[in-house]
Amino acid sequence: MFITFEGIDGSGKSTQMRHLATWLQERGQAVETMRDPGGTQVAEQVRTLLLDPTSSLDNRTELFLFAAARAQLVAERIRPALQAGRVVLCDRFYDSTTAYQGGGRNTVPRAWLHSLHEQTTGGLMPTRTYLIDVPVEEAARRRRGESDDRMEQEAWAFHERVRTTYRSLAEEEPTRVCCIDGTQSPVQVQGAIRADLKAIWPSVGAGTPS
Ligand SMILES: Nc1ncnc2c1ncn2[C@@H]1O[C@H](COP(=O)(O)OP(=O)(O)O)[C@@H](O)[C@H]1O
Ligand SMILES: Cc1cn([C@H]2C[C@H](O)[C@@H](COP(=O)(O)OP(=O)(O)O)O2)c(=O)[nH]c1=O
Repeated sequence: MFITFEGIDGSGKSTQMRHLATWLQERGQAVETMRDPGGTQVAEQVRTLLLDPTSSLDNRTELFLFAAARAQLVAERIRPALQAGRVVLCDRFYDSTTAYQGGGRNTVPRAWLHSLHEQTTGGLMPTRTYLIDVPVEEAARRRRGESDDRMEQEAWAFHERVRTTYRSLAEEEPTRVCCIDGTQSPVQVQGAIRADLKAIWPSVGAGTPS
């Protein structure tokens, strides 16, 4: 089972991935957690380059670096873990490219992104994606107490486009993308995720905590 967590920066993805990993491990599941970009030595080096504020990357350079990091993560970690029967939880995946490089930057058409994903990962997609949806201002507050007047107007509009793109993904792919109201408390978000997972994977819900 391949499960991903998506949402704008500061929406609560990492928090929920950690909680779900613990919940699954308590029920006897072998779980591997990872993040995109990152998760392997090479992919983490690419991540450092991507997230370095002094890297003045062209939009296409950025896109190809995200795709390269993901290709390595899929080949080196995700596919082997899935073939070994482990549950893979990943903090972000291809949907982030659609939302950020597609909707946010509007660099290239969606079909082009999809083709790049096919070429670099064989088109691997998660079984289930949890989209933790929060308003931009709420995510900004959570990130580091940034209030809305500190975020540049341009960054604000960018994150609004990212959020809108994520929400349209949930509408286009309701059997894969589960949109969860991230403005609830962490415990309530956790409960919504567990309820959804039990519905699509009844045996995991039946497992008793060890
Ligand atoms: N449901 C929530 N309500 C309020 N704060 C939250 C919630 N979920 C996470 N947070 C807090 O918001 C911040 C960002 O959470 P994090 O999980 O790192 O988000 P992301 O991985 O999406 O950037 C952290 O300080 C975290 O404790
Ligand atoms: C995976 C991925 C991430 N990103 C962006 C989203 C984030 O701003 C950044 C990844 O950093 P991350 O640590 O995921 O940010 P946060 O924890 O705040 O959500 O890279 C893309 O633009 N495209 C992608 O394909």
